[in-house]
Amino acid sequence: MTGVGRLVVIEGLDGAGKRTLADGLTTALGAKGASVASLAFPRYGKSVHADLVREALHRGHGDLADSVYGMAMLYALDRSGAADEIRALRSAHDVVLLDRYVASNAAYAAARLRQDAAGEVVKWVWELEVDRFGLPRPDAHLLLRVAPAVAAERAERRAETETGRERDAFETDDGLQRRCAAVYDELAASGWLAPWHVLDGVAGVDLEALATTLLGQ
Ligand SMILES: Nc1ncnc2c1ncn2[C@@H]1O[C@H](COP(=O)(O)OP(=O)(O)O)[C@@H](O)[C@H]1O
Ligand SMILES: Cc1cn([C@H]2C[C@H](O)[C@@H](COP(=O)(O)OP(=O)(O)O)O2)c(=O)[nH]c1=O
Repeated sequence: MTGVGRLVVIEGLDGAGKRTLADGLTTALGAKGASVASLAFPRYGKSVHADLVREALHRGHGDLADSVYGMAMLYALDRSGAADEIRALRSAHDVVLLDRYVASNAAYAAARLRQDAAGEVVKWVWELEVDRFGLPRPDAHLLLRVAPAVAAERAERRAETETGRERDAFETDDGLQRRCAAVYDELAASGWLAPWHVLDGVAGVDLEALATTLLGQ
């Protein structure tokens, strides 16, 4: 198989199981003869903007972490620096899996603002990242849906067992995670930026069937 170059984005709450799904899907797609590349955002350790995000989430940096538009800009700049890499991966692989992408910015920024300001920031994220930064539009989103309490429990367990995975200011904000889950549902229902497949992250995902769907799409 060559030249398909599907851009498939995995979205969901912190601790939903996105990285685990990316690993499983890589194996399932590989078993079907597809070559798969993956990239996770923020690109901690690989981009100055991502490292500034991590520092802000863990250490504050004055009021930077409180600035919804400021933080969204840093995430967007991190992705903008990866645009060429995404295009190169796409031309060399059948599927490029992205663990978080533009929709993460829309979901988290909207969840952090009052409801009457949420629509505006979602629109701004699209205009900034797609129209101005020229980031490629994905072919599909996979929304890994789990109840916020389940995601929090998984993130907590992961933080206890893995070094360097301490929970950050967003992850430990239960209200934010609940609002974020609601925004994700709205983005999926409206087909924001690309079609969305909603997956039940508790019942478990049929990886073989999902791989077939993604390659056939
Ligand atoms: N389907 C699942 N059932 C139970 N635990 C899971 C499942 N998927 C992932 N986990 C566990 O939950 C934690 C968070 O998963 P991870 O893939 O790192 O989430 P994310 O990338 O969405 O933050 C990890 O410890 C992982 O082993
Ligand atoms: C990629 C991205 C993440 N985020 C948020 C979601 C998470 O709460 C936080 C960190 O991302 P996360 O995926 O949790 O990184 P890691 O699991 O490696 O710590 O940033 C945005 O608000 N906008 C974005 O564009």
